[in-house]
Amino acid sequence: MRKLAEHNIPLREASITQVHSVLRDGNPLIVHTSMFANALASLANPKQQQQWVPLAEKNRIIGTYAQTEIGHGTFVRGLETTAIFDPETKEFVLHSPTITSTKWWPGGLGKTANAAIVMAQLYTQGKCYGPHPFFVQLRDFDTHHSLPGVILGEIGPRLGINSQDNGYLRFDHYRIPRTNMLMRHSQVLEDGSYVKPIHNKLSYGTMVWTRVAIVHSCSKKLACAVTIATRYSAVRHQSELVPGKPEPQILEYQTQQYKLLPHIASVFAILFSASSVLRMQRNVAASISKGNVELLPELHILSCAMKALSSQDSTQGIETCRLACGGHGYIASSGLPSLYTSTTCTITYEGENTVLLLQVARYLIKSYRAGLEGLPVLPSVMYLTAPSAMHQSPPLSNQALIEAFRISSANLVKETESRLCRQFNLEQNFHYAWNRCSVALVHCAELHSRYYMCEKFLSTVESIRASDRVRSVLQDLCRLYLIHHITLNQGHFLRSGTLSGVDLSTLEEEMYELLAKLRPQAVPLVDAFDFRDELLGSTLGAWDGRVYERLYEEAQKSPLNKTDVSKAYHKYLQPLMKSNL
Ligand SMILES: CC/C=C\C/C=C\C/C=C\C/C=C\C/C=C\C/C=C\C=C\C(=O)SCCNC(=O)CCNC(=O)[C@H](O)C(C)(C)COP(=O)(O)OP(=O)(O)OC[C@H]1O[C@@H](n2cnc3c(N)ncnc32)[C@H](O)[C@@H]1OP(=O)(O)O
Ligand SMILES: Cc1cc2nc3c(=O)[nH]c(=O)nc-3n(C[C@H](O)[C@H](O)[C@H](O)COP(=O)(O)OP(=O)(O)OC[C@H]3O[C@@H](n4cnc5c(N)ncnc54)[C@H](O)[C@@H]3O)c2cc1C
Repeated sequence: MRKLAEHNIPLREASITQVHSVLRDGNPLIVHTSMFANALASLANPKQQQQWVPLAEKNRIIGTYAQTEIGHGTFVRGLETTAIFDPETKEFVLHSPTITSTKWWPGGLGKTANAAIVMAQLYTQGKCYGPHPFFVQLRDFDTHHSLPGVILGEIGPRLGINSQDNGYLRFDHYRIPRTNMLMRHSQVLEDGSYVKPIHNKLSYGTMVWTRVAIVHSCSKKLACAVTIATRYSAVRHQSELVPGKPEPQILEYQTQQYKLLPHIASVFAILFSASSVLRMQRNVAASISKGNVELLPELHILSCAMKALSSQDSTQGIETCRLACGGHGYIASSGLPSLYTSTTCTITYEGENTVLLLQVARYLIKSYRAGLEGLPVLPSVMYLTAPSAMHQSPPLSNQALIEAFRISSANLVKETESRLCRQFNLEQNFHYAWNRCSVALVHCAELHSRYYMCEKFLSTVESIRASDRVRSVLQDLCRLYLIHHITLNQGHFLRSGTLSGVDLSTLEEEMYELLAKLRPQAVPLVDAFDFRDELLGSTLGAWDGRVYERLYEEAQKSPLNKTDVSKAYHKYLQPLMKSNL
């Protein structure tokens, strides 16, 4: 909003594309206000925070988070930028030794940021201590010119979020004070000696924080898309449901209900999981400040699992909403294309989903093996070796479905661990064996994550304080969500023996009944998200439903419509038409 204000564009008069460029196509300050701010809050010591936080809050410092290099994004331990401590001058010398060490992608790095948190391999007294964060000024705070020894630029157009700059950065033996190393968790003393952290992954803390933030953000973006597509589906009349009868709202078609209602449910599923992970993150952050890192692995794994699932679910849901709007879903003024392009990148950034799911799988296998040996395991994975309680719940009840997820997930981990053992016996190398099982390992991680999200949805709905009417609708949405994801994962439930073919047919029948039952709630549910038209930025999803008038009005704003005959006619078409005379 601030960006629109800066251009003196009253929100109500902003064109859809102007709104998108701030809200969706990339906000050049998003990394400054999110990752850079969190890095200072979680990785800098109090003295450093006192020095830099006030300047960042006043936007005197505009920062970014510069970790990814053109040669390495996923493999953080493989980063090549070096920070070598010089005991003579008590400085770190930052350098980009290779083309592949060029920092590449950071949001705002190209033209907006004048500082960065740079992740670089720390060397002192001839030894490498791995990637560590450093506060680095990149541009003159008054002229904004790049500083000597700092080479900056913009990486070029992308699939989306093109109204923010993503940049590249190279260092040429660039010197920074020793005290620019973020020293909350580890330090290099004046004599060059290294003081190690209480956990060697604490320097990854900002990534974990951002993954948790992305989960919540994905629920909001999916909520925008289902609002647009559902309202449009209530306005759009098309075809004949009954020959000779008036064209119905497309929301009357069961296939349209199937496209939209499970994703409305998904908004709540992601939101409830986001709240749960956020609570855990706050608890773990408080524990770390007291020196207790016991639950850090749980937070790491849960943030990986939920970031992977929410980014994938919201991206797929937004694309389904776009397709559900036919041709008008493809037009920019619908808001759906920019929602898609600004959400699909969440699958890639902040930890590419496959890689994060493999982190989850590593934890599942490790915890399963620990459980077999009677060793303690952390709460979220205790179920892996716990006895099944399938038959204590009424058949096909919500609790029985959650039990089915739990047992099927445990069963898949057990099967995959056996496969890993067999592969190890063949290969006699754990890492080769791991790679030969990694597709199955990702499936384990996905099912475990889905089980978590389903369980959170049900437990939240069962405990939520709401009117009977609201509770009843949420219960129907939750039931639809559970059944929908069971039908999408039928094989796991058949293989674990938790559900039979007859059970699945019964559940499918119930799902179709739920679609019809929830149809009248569809528009009230998305209206309850209460997005202002200006923020939704959609000709299809506006509150007043004047879709066709808005499409037409928005088209008038196109520069091409300023004249009846475009300049291109005289320059290109006319010569072409005359050339054949
Ligand atoms: C562009 C923005 C436009 C629009 C925004 C729209 C929506 C979003 C809006 C709001 C959301 C909020 C903020 C968004 C703002 C910015 C986002 C935009 C830009 C994106 C920024 C970035 O992408 S920053 C760079 C991100 N990069 C990564 O995430 C790299 C991924 N890789 C890794 O994290 C690591 O390499 C790895 C975890 C995969 C492996 O680490 P490694 O050191 O190799 O460890 P392993 O050997 O695998 O494991 C050893 C043990 O360590 C444990 N471990 C690993 N990591 C952690 C951790 N973080 N915490 C705790 N423990 C950890 C691991 O489990 C192993 O433990 P064992 O016990 O098994 O040994
Ligand atoms: C819009 C956007 C904004 C970004 N902003 C920032 C930013 O502000 N700061 C920043 O530092 N970075 C940023 N990034 C970079 C982002 O963090 C990386 O792109 C991301 O971490 C993925 O790494 P990569 O690009 O090297 O992909 P790679 O890891 O090379 O992935 C390519 C393929 O290799 C596979 N792969 C990689 N490792 C493994 C493995 N161990 N096992 C199995 N498969 C594997 C992946 O699954 C994937 O299919 C941004 C990226 C985007 C798209």
